[in-house]
Amino acid sequence: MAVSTSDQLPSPPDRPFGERLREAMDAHGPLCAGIDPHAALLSAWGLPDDIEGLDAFSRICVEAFAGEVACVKPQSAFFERFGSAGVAILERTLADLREVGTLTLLDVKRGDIGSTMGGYAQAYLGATAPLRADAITVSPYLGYGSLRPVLDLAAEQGRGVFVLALTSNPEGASVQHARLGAESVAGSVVAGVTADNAEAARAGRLGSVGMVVGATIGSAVADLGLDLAAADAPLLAPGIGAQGATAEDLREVFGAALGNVLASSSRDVLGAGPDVASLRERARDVAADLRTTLSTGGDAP
Ligand SMILES: O=C(O)c1cc(=O)[nH]c(=O)n1[C@@H]1O[C@H](COP(=O)(O)O)[C@@H](O)[C@H]1O
Repeated sequence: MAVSTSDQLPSPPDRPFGERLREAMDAHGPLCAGIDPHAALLSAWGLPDDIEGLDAFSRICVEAFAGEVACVKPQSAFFERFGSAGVAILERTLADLREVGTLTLLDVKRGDIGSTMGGYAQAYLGATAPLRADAITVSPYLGYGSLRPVLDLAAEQGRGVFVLALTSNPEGASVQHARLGAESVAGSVVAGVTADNAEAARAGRLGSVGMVVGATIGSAVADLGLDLAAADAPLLAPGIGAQGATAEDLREVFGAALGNVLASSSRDVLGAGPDVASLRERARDVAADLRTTLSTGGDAP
């Protein structure tokens, strides 16, 4: 595990998250491999549903994914269910991936009043935060502006933020498609992200403020009249595999923004474990399939 002391401060990433993510997607394909230690998966891997099982599961995932995929997304919930011992394993998992230079996206979906968001920013994006990741997921339903402390610290630290826009679950539409006058709730998120990425866009770079747009949402982007490509944002697309979407579905969902998609898959890839080689092979195959589908399916902005 990486050790940090006050006279040996870890240096922040040397380049913005969007730039580092683009490079990683070019090198490994547009897959974000999820680490979601569900009780059912631990059981399928022949592991106990306890802290030892969680420890073994996480080590296998790190061994299989490190240096192989563009990004790894640990789902905090499945670590938190074991209390502080589970969080310690999450901390070590993030450190192990950081050490080999594989990008981490910590899925915590935080959303609170601005002053509290400052606390979450320090918890996950601060230079010396034990749980620091290259990026985190956040929820904008206390208002996009409440995310400002997280957006500011991420920018300062060369880290990224993925804001929920159109989630993969069927219940999401009842909130996200709702209109505030002419604009949909999702549209207001797209507008906020577009503004926050404007400087990167002017420099011809992928921005560091991303959005979460599910692979399962069909024609919603078009129906709501959203221009995702203009946001120059990394677009995290969960829903491939266990939730029923396929790489092909990404074409309809993303259209001209396909070049900025980072598709995420957890259970579908993890089902290939616990053998490290099989798990690695499955991640490579899914990434290769995604690369082919995404590079032929639309016009990268
Ligand atoms: O932010 C996310 O990653 C996310 C957003 C969303 O809209 N839908 C969604 O499924 N997710 C997460 O993506 C993962 C999906 O897991 P699988 O369905 O097993 O691939 C879980 O960790 C979810 O919490």
